Amino acid sequence: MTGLRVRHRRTVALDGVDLTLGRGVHGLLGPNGAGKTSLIRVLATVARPDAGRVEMLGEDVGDPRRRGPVRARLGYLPQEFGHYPGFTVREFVAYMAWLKEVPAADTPAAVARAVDRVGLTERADAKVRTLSGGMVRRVGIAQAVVNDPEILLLDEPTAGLDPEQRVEFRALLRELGTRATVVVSTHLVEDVAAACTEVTLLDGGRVAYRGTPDALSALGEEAGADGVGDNPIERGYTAALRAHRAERAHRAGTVAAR
Ligand SMILES: Nc1ncnc2c1ncn2[C@@H]1O[C@H](COP(=O)(O)OP(=O)(O)OP(=O)(O)O)[C@@H](O)[C@H]1O
Repeated sequence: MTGLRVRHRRTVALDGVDLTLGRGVHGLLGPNGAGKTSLIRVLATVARPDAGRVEMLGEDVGDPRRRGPVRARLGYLPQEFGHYPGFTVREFVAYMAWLKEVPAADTPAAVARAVDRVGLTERADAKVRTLSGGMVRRVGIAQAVVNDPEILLLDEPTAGLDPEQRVEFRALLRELGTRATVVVSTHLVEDVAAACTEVTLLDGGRVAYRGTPDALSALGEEAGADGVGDNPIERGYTAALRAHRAERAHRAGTVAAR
């Protein structure tokens, strides 16, 4: 994507973002309001940018005719995910498979596999309304992966998952990232350290940092005891944010002084 700009009324949510995302697991980090959800919604083709160009799977998704074919090859877990509480887990995931144009003959196996991947096989015939919040989140992950997407977009997938599920989910992410482009927004820096091949840190609608989790940890090591955070990657996160903010303030100062 190049020059991506998204506004919500007077708020600029994304301010000229250029990013190229290849195969692997991309962690999207950033403080509240940084623009993570706005970015994921554009990639999911549910929101349109005010400016910029987004190309996915070789298609320009600014062209409405090209969006349909791309959508069938996407998986998306929104932050607020609307499900159908009267459906069973299996019915709901099958319905999403149908929306994604998974061939009818393949659907039962695809649904069983997706439900198994999130550890819900035993609850497959339970109504979604009877599940706990964390289990509903897992149903959301199952529907996102049911079509074996080439691009998988997950907005805070680990929110509400218990520690055991989080560990399993990270393993699933690593596996999916070997074949697909996976974008995961999270507030849990440890998710990034454990599952991501690359980190993109957003701040104020701009890319503040890009690199590997190891490079971000190294930045935290450099910050040493002065850094804020309980481990190197958390210290790297705060160091990268501070450096980005200092640079922006410096630029603003330079412009003001002219
Ligand atoms: N529907 C909306 N109407 C007005 N402003 C909005 C709307 N959605 C987002 N914003 C604003 O756009 C900016 C970016 O929001 P966004 O939800 O993309 O951030 P985020 O990084 O996902 O935040 P969080 O970590 O809190 O989920 C924020 O300033 C937010 O207040």
